[in-house]
Amino acid sequence: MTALSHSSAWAALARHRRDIADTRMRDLFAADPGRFGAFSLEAAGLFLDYSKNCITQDTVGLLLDLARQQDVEGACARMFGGEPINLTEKRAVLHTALRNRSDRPVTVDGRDVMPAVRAVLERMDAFANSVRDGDWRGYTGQPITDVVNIGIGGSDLGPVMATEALKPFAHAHVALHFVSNVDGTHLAEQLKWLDPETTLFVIASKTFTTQETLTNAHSARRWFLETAKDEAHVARHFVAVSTNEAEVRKFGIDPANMFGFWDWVGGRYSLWSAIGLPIMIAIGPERFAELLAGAHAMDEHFRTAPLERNMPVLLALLGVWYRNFWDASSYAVLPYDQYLHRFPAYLQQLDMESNGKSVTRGGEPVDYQTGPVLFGEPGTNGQHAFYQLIHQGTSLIPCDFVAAATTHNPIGAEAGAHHRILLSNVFAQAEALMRGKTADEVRAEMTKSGKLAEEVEALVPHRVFPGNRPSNTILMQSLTPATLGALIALYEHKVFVQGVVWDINSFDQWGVELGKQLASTILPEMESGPAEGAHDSSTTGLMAWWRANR
Ligand SMILES: O=P(O)(O)OC[C@H]1O[C@@H](O)[C@@H](O)[C@@H](O)[C@@H]1O
Repeated sequence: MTALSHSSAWAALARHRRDIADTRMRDLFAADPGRFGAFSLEAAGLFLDYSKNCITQDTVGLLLDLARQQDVEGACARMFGGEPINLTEKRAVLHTALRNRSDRPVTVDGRDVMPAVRAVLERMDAFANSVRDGDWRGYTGQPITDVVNIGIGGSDLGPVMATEALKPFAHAHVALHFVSNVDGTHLAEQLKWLDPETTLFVIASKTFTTQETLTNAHSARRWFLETAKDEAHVARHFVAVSTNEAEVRKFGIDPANMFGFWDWVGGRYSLWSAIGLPIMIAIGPERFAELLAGAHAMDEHFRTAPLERNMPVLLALLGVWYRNFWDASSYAVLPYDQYLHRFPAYLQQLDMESNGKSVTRGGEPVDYQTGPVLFGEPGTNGQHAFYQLIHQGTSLIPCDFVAAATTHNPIGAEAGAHHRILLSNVFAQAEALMRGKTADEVRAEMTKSGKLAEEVEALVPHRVFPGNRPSNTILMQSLTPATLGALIALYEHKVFVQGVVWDINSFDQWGVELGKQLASTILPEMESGPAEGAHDSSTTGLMAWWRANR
């Protein structure tokens, strides 16, 4: 048995779970008019209502005991303090330094990293401005009209998500494009409409060895040179974002056109670094600084607020509650904001790559569940697709609803009509999940509409909603760079706290390696076929089928 599953806080929660098995949220609301006030809080421009959870004050108390037992506060101090908490890679975890707007130094191995962080930001500012202002010219003297970011995973998802989310702030006459997939279709479809004379490529890769990114980057260069002819022109059209100067040089990009970052920035935590360059080109350095400031505000809240008033801690503990004590294997994030349409995809990497682990930090197998499957779609689309299962399926799927009080597009017959409809749907969904609909309520409703008793009884079981399905609602006044920064940081810290509770390393990702390794074995075998016995019959058969059918 692991220390966690053996611990007193864990056992107390398991007991409490049995005690409240028959407690219904709708009764808790009826009994306590102050429930909303008691289970909600505001931080860094975000408002969290967590009252629609299967919890009482006792539950929260026991979850906080678990957080204390697992030393969440100590772990938080160690992360912000630059200790090498990513044990398997012997690295500090300091994405918070990238958005540190205070004068506090941040030291790694005794050295303050802030001067280097600021220096890269200044170079990014100058470069982004020169592209936005049309001062950075292509090889024929024309300003840049299109920027293509080539990267994958953390070198893609954060920039795409934030660039989409902050579209209302993108005033420059520069269009952003993102290519990640090694499927040639992705690059080909993006390049179709672009002019090499006015296109700038940002090659984004922490390691600068990622197969997909390098393959796409080489093809982009070939496409560019078909028109530009002269290798010397590459310098005006290709810049790199990486920690690996030697590989950048090898690719043929002058280090003068490289924006660096550091091994203490994890890929999925890197949008605050030079990886955010496309975001900065889209929204400008001032707005990018607001994004950093919003995240910093959430960092300060996380670092200093007591656990019981700490938004990331509470969200994390609620996740643990359902994952480990209610057997909830998945979890939905449902942004009611079209601009956040890539937010669930971004969170999938953040959460599932961080906490999809099954050994403890000490290398012991866990005997409890860790990270859930995360999915989501922007509202209201999800309602007409998979919400059926959330309302009436056999699994418990906790949901986070995310919405802004105001819209950037107040359209409709009356100004803002669309937005009122959108928000009424968020509030209604959370209420419906919590309340459900009892058999008696179904009967009463149907009888009122004049249906025959027999017909009613046949339909009752189909029309009952079990309810008691949990959700959090996260609101902000408006989706801005600052509130987006706070929102992302909220989830980053949530994932961190869960990793601490589960005693896993949230900052490595060995699970992506095996597939990479096998693909590099299979690639040279594609044409000739593998040596006999090199693979199982399925893998060999699939390769043979491909050779016969291509
Ligand atoms: O930024 P690079 O080094 O190209 O890595 C891109 C992505 O690669 C994957 O294998 C993962 O490890 C991700 O965490 C990472 O974001």
